[in-house]
Amino acid sequence: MTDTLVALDQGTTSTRAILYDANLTPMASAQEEFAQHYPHSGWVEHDAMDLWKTSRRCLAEVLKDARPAALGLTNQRETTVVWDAETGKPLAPAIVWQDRRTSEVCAKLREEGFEDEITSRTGLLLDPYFSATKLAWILDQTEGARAAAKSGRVKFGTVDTWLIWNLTKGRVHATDATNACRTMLYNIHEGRWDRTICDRLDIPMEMLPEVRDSSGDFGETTLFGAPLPIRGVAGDQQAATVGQACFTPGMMKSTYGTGCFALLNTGTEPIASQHRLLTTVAYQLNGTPTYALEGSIFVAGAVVQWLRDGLGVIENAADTLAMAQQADPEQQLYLVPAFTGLGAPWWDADARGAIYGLTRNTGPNEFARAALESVGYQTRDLIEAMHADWTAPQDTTLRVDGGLSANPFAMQFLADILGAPVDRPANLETTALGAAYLAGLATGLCPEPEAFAANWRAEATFSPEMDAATRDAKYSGWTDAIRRTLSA
Ligand SMILES: Nc1ncnc2c1ncn2[C@@H]1O[C@H](COP(=O)(O)OP(=O)(O)O)[C@@H](O)[C@H]1O
Ligand SMILES: O=P(O)(O)OC[C@H](O)CO
Repeated sequence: MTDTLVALDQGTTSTRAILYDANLTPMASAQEEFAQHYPHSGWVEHDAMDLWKTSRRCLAEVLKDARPAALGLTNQRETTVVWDAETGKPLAPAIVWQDRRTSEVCAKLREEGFEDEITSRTGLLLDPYFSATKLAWILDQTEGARAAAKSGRVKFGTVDTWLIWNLTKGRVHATDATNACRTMLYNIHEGRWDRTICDRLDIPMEMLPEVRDSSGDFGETTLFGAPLPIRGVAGDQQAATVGQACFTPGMMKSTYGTGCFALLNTGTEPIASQHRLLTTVAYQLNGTPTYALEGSIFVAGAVVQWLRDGLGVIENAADTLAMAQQADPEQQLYLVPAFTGLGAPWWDADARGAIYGLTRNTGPNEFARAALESVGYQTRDLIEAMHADWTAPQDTTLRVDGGLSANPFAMQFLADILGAPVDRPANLETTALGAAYLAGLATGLCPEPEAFAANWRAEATFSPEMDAATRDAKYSGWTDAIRRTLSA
């Protein structure tokens, strides 16, 4: 059957492959978790071979009896891999997006006044989150790496590039614009690698991959029998934006997994944020980038994991629903989950988590409710910043996905605190869906974006029920909690 598509979603904690029919209905899937390595405080590493081996095994599993028309690839973003093109071996462990080891390098560059230069060229903030300083760190640690990179022997890639290299047995060294724009080395206005930044960080441009459209030709793999063309590539949050059919300026999606990433489509002109959001490429089709404003929150579903693994007050994430519903309405507890600092729009790496409003009656139910509410409050912070940066041509409803969006209490509170409706599709795996669609678009199996968007359906809509005075009072309490939590 060649009217099927396969998506590979290489995420932070697991790798998934999903087979779709021509209508993009999932038919089969495989998933594998892999080890997280924390060698020092603030460091997070993956074995790049684990990323490749789990990808290969998951694909092999779903491709046992299928011969899809194309493969779409999506991936955890910013995570940095450097490898020897002759041996195929990584030079060092992959440095994961969450890794903070280069915060001093970033602080030094900021003192030297380089941040404005970075932001105006890349749309990003100067932060260890992005690939550039991670790549410089690996080059600094490995003797001879810079010379080998100049000669073309040593290559750099985000996870997509590393997987494409392996899938094509070293024939293709490429990425797409949505992944390139997260490296802090890519000029989003010119659509190419930025020489000024590469020179400043002493990164040989010879080691950087070719940047292509998100839907197009990335070679083919012959590792699973008949040749399988790779025709779609996008970073996972951008793929979810595509999977949620946010193709019109003003449309927005928010994905609630471990963290939360909200992307607002702003059209074909990049909008420079005045409120510490990121300007990012949402997708690039036929050589034209469409941009988004992005807000990244590091702790969303992870606060629920903390209730389970840190506090031990729940057994399963879903337990939070009944507990939050039973929480004492008289108590107003605020939980600011700054476990690893605060992301957008605060970008405070030194802030740490805090709880406000404890009384003698506070128990696990109130903690569960505060944890779910923290996700809504943080989303409102992002959306306030987005509205302050840019006026959308029309109002659209926020589309949500990701594991935590399954929780109706959290989604109702989100609608209440935003004072705006929230739409949730039936298929919460929008990331893989977006990757499959990009591949299907390139092969002609899937319709153009307008027709794909017309087929998008909400399975549930959450409408605001909270009165304005309560909403304002609650949000003002949160704003106060944030003010008291910020480190400076
Ligand atoms: N019913 C639920 N209620 C609250 N949180 C949930 C629920 N189901 C899953 N989660 C949270 O969602 C996260 C998993 O979502 P997922 O999209 O699989 O994340 P990731 O791709 O980042 O691993 C976990 O942090 C988990 O705690
Ligand atoms: O792998 P996820 O779903 O946690 O997403 C990670 C993001 O791409 C990081 O920017």
